[in-house]
Amino acid sequence: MSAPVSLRGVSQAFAGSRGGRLALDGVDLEVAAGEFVCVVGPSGCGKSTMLDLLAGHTRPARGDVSVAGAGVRGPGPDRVMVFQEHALFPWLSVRDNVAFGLKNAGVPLEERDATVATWLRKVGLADAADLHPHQLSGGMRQRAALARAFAMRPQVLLMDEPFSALDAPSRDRLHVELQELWAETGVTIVFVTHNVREAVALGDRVIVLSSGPGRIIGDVPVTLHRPRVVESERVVALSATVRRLLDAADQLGISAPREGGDSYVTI
Ligand SMILES: Nc1ncnc2c1ncn2[C@@H]1O[C@H](COP(=O)(O)OP(=O)(O)OP(=O)(O)O)[C@@H](O)[C@H]1O
Repeated sequence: MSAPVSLRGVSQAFAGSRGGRLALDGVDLEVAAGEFVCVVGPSGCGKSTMLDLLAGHTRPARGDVSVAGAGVRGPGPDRVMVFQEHALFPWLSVRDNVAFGLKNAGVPLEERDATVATWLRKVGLADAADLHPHQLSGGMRQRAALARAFAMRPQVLLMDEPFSALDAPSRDRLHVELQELWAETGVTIVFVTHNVREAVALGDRVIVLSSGPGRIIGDVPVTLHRPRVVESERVVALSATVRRLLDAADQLGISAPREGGDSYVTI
């Protein structure tokens, strides 16, 4: 139910007004099967670009992207993306939203219904199955998006700031619930956020990217007991360390660190 993820020497460029513009430069990242890795970095540093590459929505300009040892050539059911918003189809009920991917994958009706019911129960939406997205709170919408993602039994879950539009209490609850679902399923998670505390609260490791073009400037293991919450003293303390890495990179104008060089930090 989980797969390792690897980016080796990955660079990505987009056409700009004055020729090609690098969004990611020489990114090397290994994520073990079942690991929960968070990626932080300033706006525009290439976090979503990295997820798009893993999802197979785009191909790298240079380097290799692989999942479970096989090169990523396009989207696949082994990798599911969860976005900040606009994730649900407004014209479908919660139940049908969660069933959507399963139906497309040809899962028979009976099995589909059972899977949908299971995941709606796990995310606390059993009573909201017949509602439509506009009838849900932001937190409920993201719960439905999580149910839809987990119901597909992906090997890798790619999460792009999924909780950043939520109020703090909803976000805090979802942090705990996501950690529980992750522990239960063993799925590999790559979670992108610009919120350092969120990254430390959720991740086994926090990967720190420099401002664009994104390069890895830090790889911070988090060994604190789970489930963690953003307000915990230890999360706050470790977040300050990650914050300092980001600030130092900013002040030094770091844009070209290399592993082993002065600007690459492993804690
Ligand atoms: N399809 C595209 N075409 C052209 N430029 C792009 C495209 N996608 C991303 N970029 C550029 O690549 C850089 C990285 O963008 P990306 O969205 O990956 O950053 P990010 O770290 O996710 O930012 P944010 O935190 O603001 O969401 C930016 O300069 C962005 O403008």
